[in-house]
Amino acid sequence: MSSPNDEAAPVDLDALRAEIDRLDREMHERLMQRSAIIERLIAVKKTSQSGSAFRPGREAAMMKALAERHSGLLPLDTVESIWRVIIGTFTYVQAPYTVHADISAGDGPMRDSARFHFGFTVPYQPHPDARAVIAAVAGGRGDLGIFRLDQGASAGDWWNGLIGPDRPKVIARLPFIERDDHPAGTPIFVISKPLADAAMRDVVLYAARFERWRSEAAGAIAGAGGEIVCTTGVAGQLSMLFSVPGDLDIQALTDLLTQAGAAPAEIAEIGSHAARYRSDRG
Ligand SMILES: C=C(O[C@@H]1C=C(C(=O)O)C=C[C@H]1O)C(=O)O
Repeated sequence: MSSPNDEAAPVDLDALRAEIDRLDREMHERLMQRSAIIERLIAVKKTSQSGSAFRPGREAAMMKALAERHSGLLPLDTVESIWRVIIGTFTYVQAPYTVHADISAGDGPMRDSARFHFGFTVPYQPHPDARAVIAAVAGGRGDLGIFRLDQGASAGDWWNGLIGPDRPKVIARLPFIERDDHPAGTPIFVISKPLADAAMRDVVLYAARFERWRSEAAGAIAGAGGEIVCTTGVAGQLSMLFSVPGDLDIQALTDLLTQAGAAPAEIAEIGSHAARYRSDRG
């Protein structure tokens, strides 16, 4: 239907709107076709045994491909959020899950991140601190937990709850497409129960304690391509969460730190994720 303002070119406008209606029907049809594949995916991935359908490496690769092929007027923010909702929701349809969020540094950014990356169909459950989130994920079947990386020393060494073979582990770092001015750009870690064969190991995360720290050790981590994520003092020791590339094994890492004058008193892997990806095309 035409409105009074449209009268300059009614025929063209009707034709354009007909084209938009056709594209909308087609997009909806394609989404329904996409959902029809889910039952076969559940069977192939044996999702009902593991209780979890997440394939974080596949998701990272899909989001990178999306950013690389995107062009035109539609903002990357918009396509990224649409695909995050599609992927998060399709994963939910394969095996329902809740996103548990640590809101100790505020609910707003966590809720924005959860909604941007997982959509509104997936339930969002706020918790007062990291310990409660880790307990909820450990006690659930295929649930996820989210924490912000920039928590500051006052949050304590919350990552200790991830140490141990059966404890939840970091499976992703979000956003997958990093850029300045990202609309939900708070850097977050996603945890789940260990994903036996589905974990991505481009970047591996370690929790370590040091009786003595040296700036040379920070240089050694950076020199190896790693990153110190959070540090806090605990009982006279320095407790640290840091990442290094996955091809550096724990022995080589320990040797590297020891040579730099900071032999770890304890060191344990607490998860891993896909290589970070930055796009400046936002
Ligand atoms: C569909 C899959 O499962 C999940 C959902 C995806 C999607 O909807 O595209 C992608 C990765 C998985 O986290 C899959 O494994 O391919």
